[in-house]
Amino acid sequence: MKIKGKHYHTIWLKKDDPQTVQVIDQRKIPFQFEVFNLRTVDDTYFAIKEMVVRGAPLIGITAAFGMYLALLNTKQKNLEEHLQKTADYLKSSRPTAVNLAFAIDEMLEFILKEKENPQLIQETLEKVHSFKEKEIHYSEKIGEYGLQIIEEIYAKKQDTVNILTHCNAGWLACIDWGTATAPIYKAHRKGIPVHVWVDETRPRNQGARLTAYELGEEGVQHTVIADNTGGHLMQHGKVDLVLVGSDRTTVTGDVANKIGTYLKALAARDNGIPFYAALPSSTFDWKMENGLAEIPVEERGTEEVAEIEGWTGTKIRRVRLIPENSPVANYGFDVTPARLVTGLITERGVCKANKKSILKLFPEKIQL
Ligand SMILES: CSC[C@H]1O[C@H](OP(=O)(O)O)[C@H](O)[C@@H]1O
Repeated sequence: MKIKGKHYHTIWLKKDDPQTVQVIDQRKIPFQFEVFNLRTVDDTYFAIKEMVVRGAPLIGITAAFGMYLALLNTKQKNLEEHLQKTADYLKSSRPTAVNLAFAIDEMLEFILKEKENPQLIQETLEKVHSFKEKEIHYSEKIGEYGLQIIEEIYAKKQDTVNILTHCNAGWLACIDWGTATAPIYKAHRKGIPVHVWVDETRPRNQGARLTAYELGEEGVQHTVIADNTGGHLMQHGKVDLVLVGSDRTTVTGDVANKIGTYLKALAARDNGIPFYAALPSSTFDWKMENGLAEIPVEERGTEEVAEIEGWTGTKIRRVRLIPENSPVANYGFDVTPARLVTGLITERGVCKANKKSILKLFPEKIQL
């Protein structure tokens, strides 16, 4: 999408330097725009772990590039052992988004299958690029299918469609378009009046900092709100649709997403408001049935809750929010049970949050 009128993806190979992968450093947005260079597997691990890049699809593609970088730095003789260790290391960076393991496993399988190929490095880079292009296509299709939901609401309401979203499931969480934001961008570009309630999404404020930034750059009307505001807005008829992303959705429709998503789903159900999760097929865990029991929920550092960072006008600074000795719990995600999910918006269409409906869209996954 665009930043100051210039089109960007979130990750790319540096021009004229195939040994360097470049990403937007999302730790600095919206205050500064900086590019972060990845040249090694350690750089890749750091970028995912420290959320230089974040968002399930982008984490996956970044790890795919990481496997390419590993190949560049590996001697042929111990290729399989080295790449298996690399795969395990990159998978350990963040546990919840299934895209990470999915992408790494795909790349590992490809490289080992092609390891005698004299063009292995070039072929691997082409595989990463095709992976990236596929994710862009998925995001745009999610936008097209999600647009139909917004159009139906607009047709009845004949007034601005108010959409609440949580965290950042935007193009900054993907490569382009986003997942939850893709339908919003499609509707906006089609001239449908939309307004977005942007949950700030403590503790890292991906909504306040990233989603608000994206929507502002695209010219989409939005209002940043404290996380606890959504229920009140829903009770007073100010929300027509809740649209969120996902980091891992089970084949039965349980949706893992940023902490606080479950509470929005409860409030939406209590107020009869449709609650959709938007996700590409790379975010489904086809072998998992019980999200609440099985999805690993990442716990992150206490400083993310104990402190907050902002812009002084010249630089980013952190300040402490709580007493020095107060203990902190920092859960990164929660699981919304399928029963609270109105539907899932995928690159193949919209389905109910149940195994039968999901597998009807993805019949090739039935045998898993
Ligand atoms: C399109 S995936 C976006 C998903 O990822 C975010 O988590 P994080 O910023 O910690 O990577 C959040 O759960 C978003 O909904």
